[in-house]
Amino acid sequence: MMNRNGVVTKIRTRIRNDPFKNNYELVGRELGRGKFAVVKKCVEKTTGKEHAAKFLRKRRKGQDCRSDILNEIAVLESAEANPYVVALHEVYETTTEIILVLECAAGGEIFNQCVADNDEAFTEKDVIRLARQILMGVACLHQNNVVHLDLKPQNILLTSAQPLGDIRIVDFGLSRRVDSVTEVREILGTPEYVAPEILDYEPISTATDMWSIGVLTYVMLTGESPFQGEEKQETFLNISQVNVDYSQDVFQGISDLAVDFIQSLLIKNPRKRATVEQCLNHPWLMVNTHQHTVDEQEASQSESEPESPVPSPELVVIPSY
Ligand SMILES: Cc1cnc(Nc2ccc(CC#N)cc2)nc1Nc1cc(C2CC2)[nH]n1
Repeated sequence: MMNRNGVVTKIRTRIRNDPFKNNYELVGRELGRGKFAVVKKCVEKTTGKEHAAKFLRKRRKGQDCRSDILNEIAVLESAEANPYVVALHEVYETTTEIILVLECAAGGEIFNQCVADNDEAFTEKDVIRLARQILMGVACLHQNNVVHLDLKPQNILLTSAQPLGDIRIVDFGLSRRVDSVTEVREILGTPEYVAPEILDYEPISTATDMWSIGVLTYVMLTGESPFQGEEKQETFLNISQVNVDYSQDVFQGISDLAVDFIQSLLIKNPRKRATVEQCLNHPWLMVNTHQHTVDEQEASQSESEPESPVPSPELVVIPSY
């Protein structure tokens, strides 16, 4: 099966043709909605377990996009061992849709806490822990030669909001497999979070995700979106010129190490940007964010967090489609 990257997509997951509603009950409100997808909470009848059902339309603007959906499934499968990438449970297909039954992250989008007022907003210690988890999830993707290309607060979910739980990276609808052979030049992502190379129609690479992580970290720490302008064009100009406010007004009470971490990522030249591996070794993330004793910390880390991060591939570009 060839997808738009010209890459053969082989998936392991069985695609079921029996009716989704035989096995799941839809409950409550919609969780999310995109141009070609809607996400609803559902309960598995046999186990009573909550999941999130993502209904994806196979035909979009008159084109058959089934292979793009198989790409999303293949990317989820490639990261199934990583606790910080949302888990894929089952897949169903109807004549018009493919339904991904995914792990339910009950805490919702970190976006809500990013824009919350003081007492519900993240502390710097919260952000250090969440940033480390995001990086460990992205390290797994980059190690598997995958770039997400739409990392933003709306696509980072929490297992629990209060008390603050762990993150889950979601929505691989724009993700691509990387390839050192050819280049890709296409507009992707969400304006505030896209890297300069996308606006300048330059090759997209693993460094493109690292720019978005810099924007994400800025938003989690300050509640402000560094490049947002009144109009899309102003936002694009701010990105292209890397117009970022690192003043004390915005970063009051935030450590210099945090600013240094963000500045290592919001760099126009992708080759000069920190890799996921370098970020995981940045001194800002070396702070002890556990409330427990060191012993409990070591025990909890060996259980809940993956082995020390895998080296991410050097900067690679991804194929044209
Ligand atoms: C409580 C909740 C609240 N809000 C969202 N928003 C949301 C954000 C991005 C996307 C885009 C996607 N994909 C879909 C929904 N997801 C939630 N739980 C989910 C959602 C999911 C899986 C990812 C769908 N598991 N648990």
